[in-house]
Amino acid sequence: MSEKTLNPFEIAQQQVKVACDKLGTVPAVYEILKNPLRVVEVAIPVKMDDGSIRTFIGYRSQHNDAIGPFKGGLRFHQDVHMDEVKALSTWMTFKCGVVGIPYGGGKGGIAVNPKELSQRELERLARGYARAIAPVIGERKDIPAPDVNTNPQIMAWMVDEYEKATGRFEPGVFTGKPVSFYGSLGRTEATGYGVAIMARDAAKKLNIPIEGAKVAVQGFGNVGSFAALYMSKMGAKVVAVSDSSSCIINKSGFHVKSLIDFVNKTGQILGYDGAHESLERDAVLTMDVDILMPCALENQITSKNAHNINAKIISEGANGPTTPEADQILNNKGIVVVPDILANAGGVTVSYFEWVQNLMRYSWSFEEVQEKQEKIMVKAFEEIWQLKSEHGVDMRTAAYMMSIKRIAEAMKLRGWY
Ligand SMILES: NC(=O)C1=CN([C@@H]2O[C@H](COP(=O)(O)OP(=O)(O)OC[C@H]3O[C@@H](n4cnc5c(N)ncnc54)[C@H](OP(=O)(O)O)[C@@H]3O)[C@@H](O)[C@H]2O)C=CC1
Ligand SMILES: O=C(O)CCC(=O)C(=O)O
Repeated sequence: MSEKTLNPFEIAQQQVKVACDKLGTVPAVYEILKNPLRVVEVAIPVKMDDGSIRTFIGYRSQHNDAIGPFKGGLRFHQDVHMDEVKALSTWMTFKCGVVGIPYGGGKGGIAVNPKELSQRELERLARGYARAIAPVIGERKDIPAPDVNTNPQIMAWMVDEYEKATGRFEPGVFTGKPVSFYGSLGRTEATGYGVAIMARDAAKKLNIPIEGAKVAVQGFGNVGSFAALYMSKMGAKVVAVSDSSSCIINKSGFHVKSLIDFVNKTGQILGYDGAHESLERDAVLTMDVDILMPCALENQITSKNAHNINAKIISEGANGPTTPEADQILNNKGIVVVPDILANAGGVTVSYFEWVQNLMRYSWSFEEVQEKQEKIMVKAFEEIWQLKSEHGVDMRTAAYMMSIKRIAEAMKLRGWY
């Protein structure tokens, strides 16, 4: 595959193939894992505020359910396409396998720029999508959650619509819901918290003190903002952050909480008065820092810019931010990459806790949730670090190897090969 295409699904297939070959699995394992088991495309006609009708295209990809129900987020973005959703669902299968939670992988999305919709149009679109996919999802079948440009309110609308469509009370059919509506404490923070814990543990391995470590964060949405917040709580200095329009710098370290408050009010980082300088958006990737956290979209670190990356550690908050060609360059430079399927697994881990609480009609404290999340992620990190050393591979390949082994065993026991 040429890097020119940067097709995320081809990249996901390549990552799985490399790890299957390294493990020496029988050909049937890759043969099953190379494609999602089911991909659904839906057309969603929405009545716009001016009375016109616009039809949006949505997808749900269900990659593998050998270990448990399909699980994974929903993305609302103008660039969503079928291969992107297929890639994201593939990564979900291996992410759940890495942290050992009882799910397979799924992912969905709608090709829409939600910034162009009113709140009422957004609600009608979300409800239309939930109705359209209601036949293929369910608390024990496929459980969606938030991803780019979706949030707890959207999950609540979707639960409501799904329950109307099916006539069943089933709050566990979506996770990432508002805390006051069957959500879990700690879910909003979970992905960014995990990205920070993984950066901390990688820094420990490399003897880099976290106190005073310089950090750059690409993307300042749910994942990026909490990753930055927890890094600063650990004593690191967040010196650069970006969003879809710019990159801002503070060489002595941002006051992250006040930056988050500013973004919540204005919707962007530009204009924040605690910044010393603003640069073009992608400058964030090549800053002179100890830790880089790509927390935006796929294909951000490629063969074009990997040579210029100066960080010692990359903790991937986004899914698929690094291409295989870039991975090789980073490895040759000695940069430790904590791969997406481990670094950002905190979100789905706490979604699992939310689902368990929903099924049991129970609610855990914030501290209990974070403690359980940290325990699971630290254990997975240590296992992968050990595998990496034993097999002389990078962390990404080690993570896939660990996960594929678990999924292959479940598929074997089910008699799929
Ligand atoms: N939410 C979750 O729990 C999980 C999310 N992820 C992954 O993390 C990533 C971010 O998701 P999430 O934080 O939820 O999404 P959000 O929608 O909350 O935030 C996305 C952020 O990325 C910014 N952004 C978009 N394009 C670019 C770009 N080209 N360069 C720099 N910044 C950009 C957005 O800027 P702007 O506001 O200007 O549009 C925004 O700050 C995605 O890859 C997602 O799949 C992974 C695991 C779980
Ligand atoms: O919380 C979840 O179920 C999934 C989150 C997600 O979409 C992801 O990890 O990429």
